Amino acid sequence: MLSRTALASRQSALRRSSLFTQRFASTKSLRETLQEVIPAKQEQLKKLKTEHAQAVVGEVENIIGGMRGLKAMLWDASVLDPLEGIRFHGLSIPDCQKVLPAAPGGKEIIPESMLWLLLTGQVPTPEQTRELSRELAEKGELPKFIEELVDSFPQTLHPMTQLGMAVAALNHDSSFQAAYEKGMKKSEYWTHTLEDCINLIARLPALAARIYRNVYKPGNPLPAINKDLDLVGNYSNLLGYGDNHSLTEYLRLYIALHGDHEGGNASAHTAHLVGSTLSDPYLSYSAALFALAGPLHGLANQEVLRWQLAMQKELGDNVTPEQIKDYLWKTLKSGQVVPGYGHGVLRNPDPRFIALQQFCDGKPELKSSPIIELVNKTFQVAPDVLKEHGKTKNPYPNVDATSGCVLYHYGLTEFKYYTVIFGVSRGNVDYPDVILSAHIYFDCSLGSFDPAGVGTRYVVAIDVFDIPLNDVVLISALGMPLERPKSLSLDAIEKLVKKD
Ligand SMILES: CC(=O)SCCNC(=O)CCNC(=O)[C@H](O)C(C)(C)COP(=O)(O)OP(=O)(O)OC[C@H]1O[C@@H](n2cnc3c(N)ncnc32)[C@H](O)[C@@H]1OP(=O)(O)O
Ligand SMILES: O=C([O-])CC(=O)C(=O)O
Repeated sequence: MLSRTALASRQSALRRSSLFTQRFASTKSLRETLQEVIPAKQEQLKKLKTEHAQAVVGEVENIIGGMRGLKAMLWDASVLDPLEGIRFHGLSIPDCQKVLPAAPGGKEIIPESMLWLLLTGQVPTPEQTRELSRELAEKGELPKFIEELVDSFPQTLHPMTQLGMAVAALNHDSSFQAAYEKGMKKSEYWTHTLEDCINLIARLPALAARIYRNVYKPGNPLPAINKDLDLVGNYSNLLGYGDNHSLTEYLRLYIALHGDHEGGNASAHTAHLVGSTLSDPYLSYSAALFALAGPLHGLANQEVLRWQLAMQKELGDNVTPEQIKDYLWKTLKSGQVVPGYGHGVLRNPDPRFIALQQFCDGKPELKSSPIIELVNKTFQVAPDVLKEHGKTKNPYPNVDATSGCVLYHYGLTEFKYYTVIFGVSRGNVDYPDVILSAHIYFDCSLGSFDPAGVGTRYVVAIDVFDIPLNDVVLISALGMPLERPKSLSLDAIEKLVKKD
């Protein structure tokens, strides 16, 4: 007889396998698929609001702790479990690796298939993925004024600053903004948003590669976009690594996996907030890129490499676990964080880190690479040191602990560029979803003070909308309110706490 746990796990596997088959979409295009999916989502939302508008979904125990654990956003595409990691519409990373189409001749997930899954909740067929790749390639050229803008930046300007500025300027051609000026109806928001997102994603390889060329390889020619290649195939080609199949495959996996990490991470949340003001997708994504550019968030991948290389320089080859331990303590005692370790939500090694490590395990050249070896050795030692240090709630590696080191091994050694690749990823899969969600859904916001609570506890209810419910449904079949939570001064918090 099966134990309860084994039974539950078998049932869940069965459910998932039937989900896979149900989720394989038809021959429809992305737009046609969304035309079907969105009304069902609207209906689901409407029902939720009608039947459960007063439901309490959580409490806030303190508001000076970075809002950890506060359930305050709707985000449909992915959910992050502290122990298990991310699931995209219910699919774990290994699930996605099994079912999401790869590029012709490749094995790794491509961002186009992840984008399709995140937007529609369905697994695309290889043909649907190819069709999307082709559309992106056809729209991939940069407008002349953007090329001139990027070429005018000083080489010393950080690549992330360049990317954010150029993405913002792309809103010159925003379909959403133009339609808004003409008085578009709320029910039309999502179609213009989708057009902007597709155009933006399509242009990211040429934009990000131009920044790379200008900063690191000035004078090198940039090849034309190949209409038969997938998005990352073109990106790799434009960066000058198109002949390196392993690096191109790694970039496909990297960019597919980095796209979405539920809604509360700093970059996604920024896009969500900015998008809620009906700023167009270019501006929302540009804002998000500047959140990603911080060292506690996306810039950590650059910092990891800097840190690991400094360790390598100081300790030389054949380092022992003892030496790494001492180096970790030196970092911690100097008051710095260990980059690539810890997480705001995760309490286990990040499954994205594991997936990238597995990629390395499958490549003999990576297995024996000194920098990857150092990452592995650090992983053996760091969790115990961080546990002993006793501060971080999560002593395990996050995705940034390894992502840049593989790029470094393959010769893409300019580590100030690494967060741009992360940024391209967030654009590929996250922001379209953010913006679409923003226009499809509603938000939860801080509700009334719970007098029975302890300290600065707040009841989070889903009845606090800026606009009356019926109005939301009527005037914005696809709308959500401007995001605007309440803030409190220190004095006000003290007053609340002391009242208890
Ligand atoms: C894609 C991504 O964004 S993944 C994250 C990438 N960032 C990094 O790798 C940078 C290193 N890590 C960190 O700084 C943190 O772990 C964060 C920012 C990711 C999460 O921060 P938090 O949720 O506040 O972590 P946590 O609650 O565990 O922090 C508690 C204490 O441990 C410290 N701590 C957390 N992680 C680390 C670390 N890797 N090294 C040293 N100290 C750490 C915090 O600075 C904090 O110290 P304080 O009490 O003196 O302020
Ligand atoms: O979830 C987070 O807070 C940070 C993170 O790993 C990501 O955004 O990919």
